[in-house]
This record gives sequence, structure tokens and C-alpha cells, in this order.
Amino acid sequence: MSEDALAALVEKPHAEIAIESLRDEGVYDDGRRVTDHDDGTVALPVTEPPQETDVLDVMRQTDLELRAPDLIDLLAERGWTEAELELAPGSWAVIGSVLLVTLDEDCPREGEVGEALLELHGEADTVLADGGVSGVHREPSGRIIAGVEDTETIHTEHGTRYALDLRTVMFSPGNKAERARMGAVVAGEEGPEPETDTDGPERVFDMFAGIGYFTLPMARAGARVTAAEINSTAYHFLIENAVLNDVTANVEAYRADCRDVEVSDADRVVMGYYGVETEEDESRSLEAHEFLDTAFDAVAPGGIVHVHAATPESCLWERPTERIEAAADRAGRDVEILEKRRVKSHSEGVWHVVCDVRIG
Ligand SMILES: C[S@@+](CC[C@H](N)C(=O)[O-])C[C@H]1O[C@@H](n2cnc3c(N)ncnc32)[C@H](O)[C@@H]1O
Repeated sequence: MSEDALAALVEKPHAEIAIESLRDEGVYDDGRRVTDHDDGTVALPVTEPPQETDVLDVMRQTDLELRAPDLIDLLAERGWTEAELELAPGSWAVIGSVLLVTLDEDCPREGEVGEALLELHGEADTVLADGGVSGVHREPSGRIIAGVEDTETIHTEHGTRYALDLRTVMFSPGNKAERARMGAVVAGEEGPEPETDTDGPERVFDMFAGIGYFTLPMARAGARVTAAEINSTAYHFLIENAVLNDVTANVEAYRADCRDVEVSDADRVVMGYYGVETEEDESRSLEAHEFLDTAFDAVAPGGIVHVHAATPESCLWERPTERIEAAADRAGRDVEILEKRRVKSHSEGVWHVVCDVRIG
């Protein structure tokens, strides 16, 4: 038996938060897989007994099959040909107890992909094929391909807990670093900082709050957040999540169009939405301009606006810059573009970007 073959037992609903904590401690073993221990608990592979993470017990594992195979190994065992294996997904995300995977449209036998993914991730119990999001309300259209068909879960990221139902509200795994960054900027661990005249905690306007993607890490870092969300399902989770994260005193939530929520003198405004695709071409709805006007009305002199956009590679960085400068002109405000970042690939040749701008 290998000396390192240790596993920490935790209750299944706590598996995701425990894995995150074990990774932070530096004792999580990515070379082995999570396995079911008994009905209610799972065994998480660790390289040594955890010191900081709460676990039920630490045990030795002897089964060599626990060495992590990958998805390709498991599908090959199920008889997939080389050509079929080429169509298997290369990545997926664990969101609470749900595995979210984007499948190639020609991917064969998706049920087998789902079963194999569940075998790889003992901490998850449902596999949802991502069907994208659409419309102003950003509604997802996933379909379950394996597991217990329960898409309501609690996902934990950097200590923030997100209750959500992946069949009814979107969650973008690729925005993980940006969600963490929004908490870090409020905590003063990363720039840019507002240079406003106001005292006390930062006042933030999150114009497109969703289930609290940015609102929650910012409120946890001490900001007072006014959060607007137009989609009633997402709004319901936003309220639930403020309670779950014990930040109700820091969050004032409105189920409303952000253009109808009156905010002035905000230290920071977050615009985490970039309009919807129009049918005629790949450009975005012109509403983005109206939203910029709302953001500029809300922000105090010296404050920061985080402007998200979906921008074709060929338009980087002229298009977002010009739109921001045009809105500043309309508002009669000075604008300084402090930082331009790529958040993730949005689609073929198109980037999800964010510009941090200071408004004078
Ligand atoms: C794309 S989601 C937020 C994604 C988020 N940035 C992330 O990290 O995953 C944008 C949210 O804005 C909401 N929304 C769209 N238009 C709105 C409006 N005019 N006012 C308030 N919320 C709006 C949508 O319902 C959706 O929940």
C-alpha cells in the first residue's frame, strides 16, 4: 500500500467546499479520484492528514483502481473508437453537485459521457449538458444526460456560497477569476480603488446582479451593494444567497430594470452584462449605450465603472473604448481607462472583456 494513499471522509453535501479548502491547504491529491464511501459520505484523496479542513475522519485507501483515470480511459473501456474519442469533451465544470459539460454536436452516446463523468467525480450526482443562455434574462437551456436529475445545488467559490438551479439560472464557470477579483478590489487587495469623497464602506451599484455573482463577494468584502436584477428567478436566488452568506445588511436588492433604480454617488458600478445577440448580425443590442448612461449617472466623481463587453478580436480594444468615451461625452464627464482585461473566450473569435474606468 502506498504511504500516501490517504482519504478524508466528508459528508457529500460538503464535498465541494472541503475540496476547495484541501486545495488551499495544499493537501488535495489531484492524481486520485473522489469515491463514494457510504450512502452519505465521500472519500476525498489527500496527500497527508488535513490540519485546517473540517473532515469526519482520515483513512487509508488500498484500492489501486483509485488512481485517477481520465474521461478518455473510461470511454475507451466502454468501447469508444479512436474517432469517437476525438469527439469527447475536453473540459467540464463541477458546480456544487452538478457537472456542467459542453458537448460537441456530433458527440456520440452522451449518456455514456455523463456516466463516465460521474465516475470521475464522486462529489457530483447530476450531469447537465450546457445548451447556452439566451435573451435579456440570460436563461439557460441545458439538458440532463446522467445522474439523479437534481440541478438545484449550492456551489462554493473562494468562500462565497451560491445557491442556484442550473436548469433555470445561468452560471459561467469561466468568470470565476473575475468573481474573485471583484471581492479582492473591494477588500483593497487589488486595484483599482475609487478616489471619491465619500467616507465609510464602499458603495457599489451592481446593475446586473443575477444570483449575486459579483454582489456576494463584494458584500462579503464589506461593500454596501445596491443590486438590480430583472429576472425574477435569478432575483429569488440573489435574496436567498444574501441570507446564505450572511450579508443581508450589506445588500439592497431590487427586482427591476437597473435603469429604473435610482443610485447616485456610487464609489463603484459593475456592469456585468453586454446585451443580447441580434438576429441580423453578431453585433450586440444598442441598449449597451443606455446602460452606460445609467452607470455614469450613478457613479461619483473619482469612482470606478467595470464595463463588460463581448468583443470580436478584430475590434479589441477600439470598440469598447470608443463606446465608453462616447458615453462620457454624453454625460459631460472625464474618463480614464485604467485597465483592459480578457475574462474568457466568449465564442469563436469573440472575447468577453472588461474595462475598468475611472469617471471624473
Ligand atoms: C449575464 S448575467 C450576469 C453574468 C455574470 N456577469 C457572471 O459572472 O456570470 C446578467 C444578468 O443581468 C440581468 N439583466 C439583463 N438586463 C437587465 C436590466 N436591464 N436590469 C437588471 N438586470 C438585467 C439578466 O437577467 C442576468 O441575470
